Amino acid sequence: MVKEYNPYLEYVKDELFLEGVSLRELAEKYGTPLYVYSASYIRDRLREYRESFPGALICYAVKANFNPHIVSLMAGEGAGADIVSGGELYVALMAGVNPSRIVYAGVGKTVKELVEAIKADILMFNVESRMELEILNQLGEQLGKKVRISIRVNPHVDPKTHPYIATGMKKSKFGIDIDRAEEEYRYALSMKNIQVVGVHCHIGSQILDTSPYVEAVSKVVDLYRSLEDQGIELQYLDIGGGLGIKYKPEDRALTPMELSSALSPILQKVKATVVLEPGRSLVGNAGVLITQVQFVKDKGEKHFVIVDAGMNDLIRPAIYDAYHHILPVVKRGRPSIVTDVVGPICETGDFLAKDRQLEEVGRGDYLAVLSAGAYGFAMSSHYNVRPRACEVLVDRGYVRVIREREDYQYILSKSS
Ligand SMILES: Cc1ncc(COP(=O)(O)O)c(C=O)c1O
Ligand SMILES: N[C@@H](CCCC[NH3+])C(=O)O
Repeated sequence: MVKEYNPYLEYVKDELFLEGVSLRELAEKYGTPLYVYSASYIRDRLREYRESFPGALICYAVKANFNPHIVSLMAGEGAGADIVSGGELYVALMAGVNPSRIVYAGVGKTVKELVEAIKADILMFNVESRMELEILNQLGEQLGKKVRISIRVNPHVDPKTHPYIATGMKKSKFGIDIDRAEEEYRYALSMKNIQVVGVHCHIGSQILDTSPYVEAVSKVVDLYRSLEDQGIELQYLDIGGGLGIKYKPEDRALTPMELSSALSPILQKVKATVVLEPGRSLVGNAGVLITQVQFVKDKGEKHFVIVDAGMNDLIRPAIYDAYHHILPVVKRGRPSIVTDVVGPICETGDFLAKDRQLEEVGRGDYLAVLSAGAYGFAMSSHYNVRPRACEVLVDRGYVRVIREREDYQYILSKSS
């Protein structure tokens, strides 16, 4: 069953290994909480995207996991980057992503960020408002550049995911309403320092079904063709990211091949280069979070396993009530119990699992929290003055620390 999450994850004699490396040994050596990622898994997923969408530009969504070594691994495999901040641009460039493969979305880009990206000569800005378009035109003039843009359209499609990660619905802050897009294209075309190159949409994240994509991409292709009829030719059709992964044992990930098959009748109608922006589906199940049991507490009505990873390390359960599968790093064959797995933070929302059936554990045991490679470390914080975790990359038996564990001095280093 563990292999369904990641084929490189397996129990060998009751001990959990990732790409041939014992997770118990890594935890003993580097301490916990510890993020461990599998490089081969990431390469395999990228290959799957390339094979499913030949000729497409795959721009890894850096927000899912911004570790420069991870981004560099993607760049080495030819991926571009989807960024949403100046910080992500900095990471992408530092990691060796070719600027001609960087796309930049986000509703609130600052002038500083826009200037940095114009100077870097990225492929295109996915513009989310008329005001952003105007500012970009002004900055282009000041910098003596023509700025390449796509319009991020909001196609009003329900992606059937958690409401906090649905981005293409009528009331969401993202993009420009698709009904008003043609007007915005005409406006953009009238601007001296803007070069219109594409159209973009991203309807949400952790989507497990092709139908919202079919609905959204059909609307976007209708727009593309209508613009084409008016003599406006777009070179890029960016359909965003969002493919869902396996979190619960009963989940089935949406594969790039399934998406490609569902979209191919629609995409056949366009000459533009397809752009994809996957994040979670490339790194989510590449990673596990290893945590150590501190205490076990039985309150009669409720049983708690208290571990050293908190909501500051993995916030997804707290903010989305997200499910992450949890396994013992060493199976001891004890009877199972029903328990909450909670962290040390002073918040009732600080939990990793609720009412979870788990093999009974004791102080010092290690647990592996699965599907933690995306939006795990990337969303971690210093809450309660907790140094952020160490990150390790395993690659065909080799182990590399790709981010050292922080300490208290590091947290306070800007507070002198
Ligand atoms: C514009 C944009 N592109 C791509 C992504 C990546 O999404 P996912 O990690 O679900 O593939 C996101 C995040 O939802 C996003 O906001
Ligand atoms: N942070 C979210 C995904 C957000 C996607 C960003 N648009 C998650 O953990 O699922």
